[in-house]
Amino acid sequence: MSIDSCTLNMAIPKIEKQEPVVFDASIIQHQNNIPSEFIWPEHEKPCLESPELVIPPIDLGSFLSGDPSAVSKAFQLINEACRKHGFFLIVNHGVDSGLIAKAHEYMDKFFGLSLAEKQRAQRKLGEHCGYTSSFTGRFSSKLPWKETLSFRYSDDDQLSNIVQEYFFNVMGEEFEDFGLGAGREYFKEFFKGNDSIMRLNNYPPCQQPHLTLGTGPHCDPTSLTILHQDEVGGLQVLVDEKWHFVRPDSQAFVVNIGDTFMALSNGIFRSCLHRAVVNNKKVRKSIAFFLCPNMDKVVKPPNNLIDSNNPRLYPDFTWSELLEFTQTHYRADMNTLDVFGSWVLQKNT
Ligand SMILES: C=C1C[C@]23C[C@H]1CC[C@H]2[C@]1(C)CCC[C@@](C)(C(=O)O)[C@H]1[C@@H]3C(=O)O
Ligand SMILES: O=C(O)CCC(=O)C(=O)O
Ligand SMILES: [Fe+2]
Repeated sequence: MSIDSCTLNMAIPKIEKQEPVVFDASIIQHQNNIPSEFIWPEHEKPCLESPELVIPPIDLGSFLSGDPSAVSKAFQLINEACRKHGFFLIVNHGVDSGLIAKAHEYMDKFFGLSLAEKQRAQRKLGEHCGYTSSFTGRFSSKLPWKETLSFRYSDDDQLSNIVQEYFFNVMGEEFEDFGLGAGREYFKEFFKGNDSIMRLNNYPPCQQPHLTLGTGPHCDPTSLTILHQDEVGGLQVLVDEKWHFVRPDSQAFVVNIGDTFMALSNGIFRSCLHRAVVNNKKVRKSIAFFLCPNMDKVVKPPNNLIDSNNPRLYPDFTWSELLEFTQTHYRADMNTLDVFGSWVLQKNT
């Protein structure tokens, strides 16, 4: 008997439609017992005493200076990191610290609004942009202890005002200033006209931080993530099968490989497994830029990465298919790329 007919023949219990729990950061951060929807299963509960990962940051300044030995050192470190765990830190990146401080200031302004005000930018089900207070309504268990605001960013000339326009349209004139303005040929070409995502994460304090997670363990389905975390700390990466804190450094960006890049490199660069834990004292913020190709770009590795010893690991796909998969079929986690690969193959047969 197939699962469908079996399910159909069973007496279907009447399911009381439950109202989703409300995640109002200003209230829930003081609650002594957190709602069960936010409690993660035993094997996924965080370890808040994890060791710190000590890795040398890549100095982009000396890299850009063109000094051949600095350049080859940086290449070597990036290459090793991308093959081993898929993440590295960059310093002297040239992004003005005043601009980063301004971004954090705007985030405080937005997340400090009342829930009703923030919900003017409410993200709709199936869409990847907008405001979400946790994912109440989208998921019903293992809810993340965070609120997020995501919006599109593109380098397409025709979309140069996309961030300002978004804020003007959803939040009004007062928020127009919110936008921050601003391998080689194969990859340069690949990301031309990229349709990327900026995401602001706000993690309120939690009175039972050992029971929940700010962001569950996952690999970003996107290509490359550039993240700035504030001074509070909470980002953890899995290295050598152990969770390690990435110590916050306001001068540094954390860069990590995502699933799309892993597919693009035919598995040579590893998508980084990471998560974010919360604490009972301080609100924590992070700003993520998720580099994504143009929606219709076909994700396939360059020919020189494929031969009889290195066969294709993933089928061709477009970023729009993978994005849709994560928004309507599968909650992104550490297995997204493999599950998606099988799904694409099945869909195409
Ligand atoms: C395309 C995306 C989906 C998520 C936001 C961006 C890149 C990372 C994904 C995410 C953060 C991975 C963990 C689960 C998730 C649901 C989350 O906790 O936010 C993911 C995002 C999402 O689907 O909204
Ligand atoms: O907040 C963090 O440090 C990590 C957030 C994250 O992994 C994400 O938004 O994809
Ligand atoms: Fe992530």
